[in-house]
Amino acid sequence: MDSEDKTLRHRSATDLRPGRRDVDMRVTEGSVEIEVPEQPEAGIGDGVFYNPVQELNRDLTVAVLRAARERFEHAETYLDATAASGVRGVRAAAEGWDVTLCDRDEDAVELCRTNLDRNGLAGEVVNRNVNALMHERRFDVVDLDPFGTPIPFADAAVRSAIDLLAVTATDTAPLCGAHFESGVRSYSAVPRNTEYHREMGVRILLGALARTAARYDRAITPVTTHATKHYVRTYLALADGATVANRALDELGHVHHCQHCLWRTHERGLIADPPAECPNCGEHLQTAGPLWLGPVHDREFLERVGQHVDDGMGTAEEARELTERLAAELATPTHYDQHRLAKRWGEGAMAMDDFLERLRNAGHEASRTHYGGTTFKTDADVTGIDAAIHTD
Ligand SMILES: C[S@@+](CC[C@H](N)C(=O)[O-])C[C@H]1O[C@@H](n2cnc3c(N)ncnc32)[C@H](O)[C@@H]1O
Ligand SMILES: [Zn+2]
Repeated sequence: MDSEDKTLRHRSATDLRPGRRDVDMRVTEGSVEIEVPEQPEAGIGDGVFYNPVQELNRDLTVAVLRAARERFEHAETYLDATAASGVRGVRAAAEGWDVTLCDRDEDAVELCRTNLDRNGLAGEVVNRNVNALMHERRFDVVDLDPFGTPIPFADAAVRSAIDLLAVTATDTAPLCGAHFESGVRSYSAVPRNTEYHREMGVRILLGALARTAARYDRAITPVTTHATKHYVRTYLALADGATVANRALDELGHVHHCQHCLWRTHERGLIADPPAECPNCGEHLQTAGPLWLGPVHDREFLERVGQHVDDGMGTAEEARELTERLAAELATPTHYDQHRLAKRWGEGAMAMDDFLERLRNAGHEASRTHYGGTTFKTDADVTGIDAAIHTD
């Protein structure tokens, strides 16, 4: 189902209070029914925000919370830090979590309370700046889902979350380098606009969160990460100690990229040492970083997440497909797009399965990625890919 269909499905829900300025409607997600104000066309405006397009994000959150119970020692308390309608917190409460829903907006917290009550669920509702709350109290799981960049919440969140921190970032243009200065300001890193822009966003975000956690002697391990539609979502296991924090920082480094021939390399370390020119074509290289070069998933955890997607979820099919695709992705830090390469070679694209088979037949590792239908990962560089595809 595409986003347009989904919007219509939600819009056809029952109107509740036609007398109000924002006409409310009921939305069913997973096992809960919540009340939300009808959203203006752009999704943002007067009234409490609810984004039907993020149902996949929320379905996966529920599956992650189920998997977290099996993995983490502490798995009881959940903070929906920027709750809006409270849909995430209400769904977590329905899963048996001891939930706290926080929003600084008075209408939002009123709606959070209504939505917990409507479902007969217990939970704490807090009307505060969540940064103050997170500085004072700790929760087993903290879920950050703000508008735009999560960075204004990052310091408090990495301290407040005991075992797991879930983060959404919707500022994809700054993250991927399309809005360069804004990306530099938010993430204290240099993002570059490449053909693997969504993965650039993922790795710039993770790099910034790893450095934030390290300031408090904490280490992040990304256990599930996806860049879907117009947001990045990541789940970070947290561990304490200077040694593990140092090890997490060892996963940071830089990517050096040639915009001309698409050759790229990466190196770990906080000091960038790029080659003087592209060894493949002699053009200037662009450097991005510091960014996260390590794995963005824990495969075993991800497989459990996939198993915890259930048929009662509105996006079950999409969520299962996504977790399978994520679990099969190679851990290399950048991906390629077959269409971009084919254009450079002056050829038409071929079926992805044939393309990947040629790479494997030439002795390379190769996988699809979730970043797009024609994207792939491999341990071959651009010349190796060229040689593997053009064998005759
Ligand atoms: C994108 S909406 C949350 C959507 C919701 N999590 C969902 O899944 O539908 C962001 C919410 O964060 C709230 N917010 C922004 N800054 C805040 C802060 N400093 N403290 C608490 N809430 C905040 C806004 O009022 C808004 O309701
Ligand atoms: Zn080059």
